[in-house]
Formats: sequence, structure tokens, C-alpha cells
Amino acid sequence: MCKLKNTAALSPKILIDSIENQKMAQVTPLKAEILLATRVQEMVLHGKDPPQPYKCREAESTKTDSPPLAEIPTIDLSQISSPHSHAQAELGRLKSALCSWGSFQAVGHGISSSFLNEMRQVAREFFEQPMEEKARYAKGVTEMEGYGADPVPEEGQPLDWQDRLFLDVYPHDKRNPKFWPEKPASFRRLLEECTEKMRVVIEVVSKAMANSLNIEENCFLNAFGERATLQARFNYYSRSQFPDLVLGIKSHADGSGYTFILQDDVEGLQVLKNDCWYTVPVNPQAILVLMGDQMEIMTNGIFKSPVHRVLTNSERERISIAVFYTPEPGKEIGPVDGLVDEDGNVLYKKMKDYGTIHWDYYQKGLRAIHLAQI
Ligand SMILES: O=C(O)CCC(=O)C(=O)O
Ligand SMILES: [Fe+2]
Repeated sequence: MCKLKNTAALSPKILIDSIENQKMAQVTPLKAEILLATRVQEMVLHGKDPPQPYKCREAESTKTDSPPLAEIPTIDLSQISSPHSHAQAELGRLKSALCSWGSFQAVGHGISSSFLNEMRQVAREFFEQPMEEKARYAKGVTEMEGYGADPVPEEGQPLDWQDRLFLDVYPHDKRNPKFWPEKPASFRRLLEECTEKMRVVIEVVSKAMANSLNIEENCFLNAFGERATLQARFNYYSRSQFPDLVLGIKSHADGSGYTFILQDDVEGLQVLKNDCWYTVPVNPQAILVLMGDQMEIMTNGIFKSPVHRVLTNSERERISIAVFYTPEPGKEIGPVDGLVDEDGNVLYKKMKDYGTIHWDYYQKGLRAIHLAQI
């Protein structure tokens, strides 16, 4: 069965990456700031091996049989919103998925497969453009929004084998048009449309989750607030000749309320469950819905925010689009009414701007959820 050498990610207080890995990263000859000025895609194009800070895994510990597939349930959202008797059964499956995997594959979400394909295609076309074109949207090393790599992490933390474009997409006044690509020509229109479509899905999913817990249907929508944010992250994972040594994204749980992930047809995303990494199967019609820490807090720990990571491979690059749905800035969140039992058992505190705290910890390779636990 699955033997996981590094179980640190299970404990919120412990470093996600092993001590050995950090030691490796500390002997780096080049600072991360300098390394991050060159994109992973460029390194691959020029046949460069990953510099030390990208090597965050121990080859020996990763040479196992191919990891098992995650049996994450597929939930038909169109069944849930229909008046038929299937709805109750589907709600039961939804609850069970979120209590065990913290995630489900949403189908029947109302977004056509052709639109999902267009989104994947435009993401691919963006990254396949010459570096000069993408550099028009480049971010500074400490900034979040824009094209490039995540902000420089804490000294000694590994770097991700990926390039990404990160954009604030909702509310509209949060948008920063200077980071919105003009090429491919359809990029802005598609992202605009995608945002509107995702907002519809958010309403359906948020209500379904509340109904599955027998609590007031709008309670999550209200808890997130009218100015809850949507941020889109286009991930491009280049091929790697050293898939056993690098990670596309290091182990983490999302700081969002919850996250939508559109995968392409290349596997790579893994979730951690019972000490074991499971590969999330690809399903071109499905949108993967993954709980973030803030839904774990709001459900008083009933829904789980799963630790996940992305592997790379030597044969094909991989693309994904993650859309993070996060409570309105400055809004206090905590376990919602109806999920605190009669004895008043509250496991999580009320918190504001958890996302910011989460990010500070993420940059150190730590989880922040323990700060919300009583
Ligand atoms: O690429 C993926 O499938 C997951 C990406 C992810 O975990 C993230 O962007 O937070
Ligand atoms: Fe994530």
C-alpha cells in the first residue's frame, strides 16, 4: 500500500517539505530572485537542467509504483437543482465527497464542453507565444498579479516548475487591465465570459453545499459577501527531464473559500488522503471543485480542505486554469449557523482576511489552518 515518507503535510504545524529538501535548497549558488527572472519555459527551451532550488524532492522517496487514482465522486449539478428525487441522493453524494476528499468533479454545470476547450486552448496559445509578448504582462518578483512566477518565497523554500498568469477577475473594479493579455485576441473576451459563467456555477455549488448540510441555502453566499473575489490562475507546467526531483506546484492547501480547477488531458494533480498521494483523473467535461481552508472553517471542519500538489512529466506539458472564490476582503468568517452542535462545539475561530495569513505561511512552506483552530 501507500507508504508516504514525508507525512509533514498532514500536520498543519509542520513544514510541508522535508528538512533534507530545505538543506538542499539552502546551498543554492544563486538567489531565488535571480533565478526567477528566467522563466521555466525558457530554461526548457534552452535545454537547461533545473537549478538547485527547483529540486525539492528526493528521487529515492518518489520512486514508487504509479500512484493510485483518486476516486473523487462526479456530481451532476443539473440533478441537484432539479425537483426530482435523484436530487437528495446527489446531495448525499456531494456531502460525502466533501467530507472525505474535500473535492468533487462537477458535471452538469451548464458550461459547454466547447467553451471549456476554448479556455484551455487560449491558455495554451498565451503561453506558446514568444517571451517578448508575454513579458508585456510580467509582474515584479514580489507581486502576485501578472505573468511570471509566484513571489519569491522564504529563503530555503523550493521553487515551482511552472509559469503562471494570475489575474483578479471579479469584482470588476478589482481588475487590472494592464495584466490582461491583448493576444491571443480572444483572451479578454473569453476570460470575461468565463467569469460570468463561473459566477452562475458558484451560486449553484454554494447552494448545493448548504442544502447537503441541511442549512439555510444562502448561508455560504451570504458569508462570502457580495464583493467576494474571483481570481484566475493560468498554470503552465513545462515538461521536465527530472520529474522525480521537481514539483509543478509544491504541496499546499488553498487559502480560498473554494477553488475551481479546469484540467487539460494530462494528469499531474495529486491530493493527499490518509498519508497517500492520489492522482486526480482528468475528465474534459468536468470542473474539479476543491475546498479551500475557508470552507473548512465555515463548515466547522465538516468539509475538508485537501493538501494537493502538481507533478510534472517528461513527455507532455500540462495546462490548468484555477479560479479561486474567496470571501470579501475585511469580512469576518467563521463556522456558519447550524453547523455548531447543540453543545456549542466550535472547532474554528472567526477570522478576517484569512487569505493574507495563509499566503504568509504558504511562502514559508507551512499551512495556516491551525491558526483558525480552537
Ligand atoms: O494545476 C492544478 O491542477 C492545480 C493548481 C493549484 O493547485 C493551484 O493553482 O492552487
Ligand atoms: Fe491549489
